[in-house]
Amino acid sequence: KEKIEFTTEQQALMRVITDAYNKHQIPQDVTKKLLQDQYSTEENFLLLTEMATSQVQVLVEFTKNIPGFLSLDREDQIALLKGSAVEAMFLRSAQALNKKMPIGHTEVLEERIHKSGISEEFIKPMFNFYKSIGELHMVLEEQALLTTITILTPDRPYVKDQPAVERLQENVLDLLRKMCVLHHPQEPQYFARLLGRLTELRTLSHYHAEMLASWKVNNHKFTPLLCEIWDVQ
Ligand SMILES: Cc1cc(Cl)ccc1OCc1nc2ccc(F)cc2n1[C@H](C(=O)NC1CCCCC1)C1CCCCC1
Repeated sequence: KEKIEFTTEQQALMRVITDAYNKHQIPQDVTKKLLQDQYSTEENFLLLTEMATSQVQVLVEFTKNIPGFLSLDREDQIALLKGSAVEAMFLRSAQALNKKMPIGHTEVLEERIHKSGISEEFIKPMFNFYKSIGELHMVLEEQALLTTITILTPDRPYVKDQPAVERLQENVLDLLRKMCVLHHPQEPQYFARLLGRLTELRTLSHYHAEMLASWKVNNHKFTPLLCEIWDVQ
């Protein structure tokens, strides 16, 4: 049984990222709201744009707490945020759906998402992703580190100093690898499976503009922040 040792730096990094992740949880009211009532496709689209807008603001606050992020070139910080915001949203959606809920709530939630106005062709890949995240039974620290690794992806468009981002990401990858051995000692491939989800996440996120454009509503209205992040309008 491999003895897992964390350096003092890694312990500090874990605490900072977990605290930031907890602090910047978007209010779980999206699940509560969806469970409360069945909405029209217009109301659902509005709910998505509201949730997504607040999620981007939360994401910006979260990244400020990633050690080293604010020392990156300013334009690279923007490029990393722009490049990861949609993936972070789907990751957050997956975590919201896979949260422990009273009996029958998850089924209602899934039903409401199926009927929300998202066009059928995207429902399957989206739920496949949510299921594949759910099967991992990630602990909170792993969720926080996975989100951080997604943000610190060096090969996003327009990133100039990729090595600087790589160095930050490597520290977080090292830490995640150890956390995976610690929390899933019986599954030596767990860390690799976790990183494999990032590939699925990137693929799903490629469709986000089409998913929005094909939402069954007459006019697709976005906030200025979402126009920036979502390549729409
Ligand atoms: C993230 C995303 C991007 C695109 Cl393009 C299309 C769709 C989408 O989310 C689908 C989606 N998967 C979900 C799983 C669980 C859940 F509770 C809500 C979920 N949502 C949407 C949502 O509110 N997501 C937000 C979650 C918090 C972080 C910001 C995003 C609701 C909007 C209301 C109509 C039912 C879907």
